[in-house]
Amino acid sequence: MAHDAKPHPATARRSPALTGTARVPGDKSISHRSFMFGGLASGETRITGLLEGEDVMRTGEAMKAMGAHITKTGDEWVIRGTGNGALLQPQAPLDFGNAGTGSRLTMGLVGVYDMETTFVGDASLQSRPMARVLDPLREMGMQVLKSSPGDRMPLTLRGPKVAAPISYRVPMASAQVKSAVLLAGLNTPGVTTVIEPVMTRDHTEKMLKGFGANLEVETDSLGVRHIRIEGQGRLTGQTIAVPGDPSSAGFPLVAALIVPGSDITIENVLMNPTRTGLLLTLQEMGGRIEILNPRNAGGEDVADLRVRGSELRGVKVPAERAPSMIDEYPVLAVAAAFAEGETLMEGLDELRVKESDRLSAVANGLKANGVDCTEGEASLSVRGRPDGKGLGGGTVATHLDHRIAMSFLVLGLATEKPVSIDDANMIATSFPEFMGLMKGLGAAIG
Ligand SMILES: O=C(O)C1=C[C@@H](OP(=O)(O)O)[C@@H](O)[C@H](O)C1
Ligand SMILES: C=C(OP(=O)(O)O)C(=O)O
Repeated sequence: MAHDAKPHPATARRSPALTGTARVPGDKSISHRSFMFGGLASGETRITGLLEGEDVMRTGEAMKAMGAHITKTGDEWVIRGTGNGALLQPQAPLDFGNAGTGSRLTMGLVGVYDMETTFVGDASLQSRPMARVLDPLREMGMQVLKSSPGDRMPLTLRGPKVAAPISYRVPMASAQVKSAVLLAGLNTPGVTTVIEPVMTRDHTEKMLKGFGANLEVETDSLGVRHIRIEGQGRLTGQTIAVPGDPSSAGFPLVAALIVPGSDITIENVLMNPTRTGLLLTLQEMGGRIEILNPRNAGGEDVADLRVRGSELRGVKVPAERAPSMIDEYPVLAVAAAFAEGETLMEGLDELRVKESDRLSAVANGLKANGVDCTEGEASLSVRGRPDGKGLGGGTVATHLDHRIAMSFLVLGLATEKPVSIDDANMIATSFPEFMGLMKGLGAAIG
């Protein structure tokens, strides 16, 4: 388990042009949901392309602990679900490791079952706010029997005999909160409504519909989404091909943009419009990214991305774009370190409650490597140095955060001096193949 392992430092050095073709692992959001919905549904769910990162594997373990059967044959994961409303009380605490998505969505899923469930995680997960999902679940009748101060993990939930449907307006842009309430709605008689003023990734809505849930989405004249789910319907097992994770693709993508002369192709990347903010921003910065062979696969848009070394220029990234690239700001900040002029990113409040306080982790990592930047309350501005001269030479504190670790290894591929990180272990939570994939493209990381 990464969070129990000894720290494993790593270093990246200025690299020759990156070349070749690669496939990043399956999308993390879709992978978590495939295990959860498959574990809940009647019949069999077959999954290919699943992300076998630690976060997702823990969701699989949790579903097994509540009665799902999960096996792997060749490249295919096969789940025999518990059937609707038939989750069992787990005999031991569910350990979600580093995973916000796995833990928060599972709280929604089981919080309204008439049983007790205990959630534990690593030091990063224990520091993250859980009130955002516990509050609406309390309104539905759930009790929090035990928690650490401020509604933090470890915590024990107890569901009601019969849950009450609610109408809930999500107060922050969070797909995890939206999803937790919708999943609680699955085991609640009547119609549960989630009102989403700012659209976030829509995998829960799309996939629940695909599994046969009675769910409808209406967007009103102000652009506010009203998502209604009827409880206690039937979910039926599905066949799912998980597309490549655009958040993981961001690392080789930015690496190829900043290493002069690079020319790489990343195949089969999810292009769901709720996830493409980084691509758009990098294109606005002058990044040479071609979207090749756009197609639809299993209800999702996917494409291959050809990326070439580029002369980037700073841009202003509007706050409204944040939900479509929320996990990509650390690596965008790395691209900005090599752009001509200033890149200003706004609307970053949610970055403070990820695996680490990403806003300060990024600013501190950039400063430790000579990059000129300013951290605001909810903004970051970076003034780049296109030739990378004078940059690098620092060691970055990753704070148990996989995206901080990968982003700063990418930084070191184009800085004059090497960049080190204090611990590469957490990379395994979302992108176990990262080191091998980057080295295969020619990156000097070790
Ligand atoms: O629903 C999901 O799969 C996710 C939602 C986002 O979190 P928030 O809902 O906290 O923004 C994102 O950061 C996370 O990596 C995955
Ligand atoms: C925020 C992330 O994940 P989670 O919230 O699932 O821990 C992430 O992967 O960047």
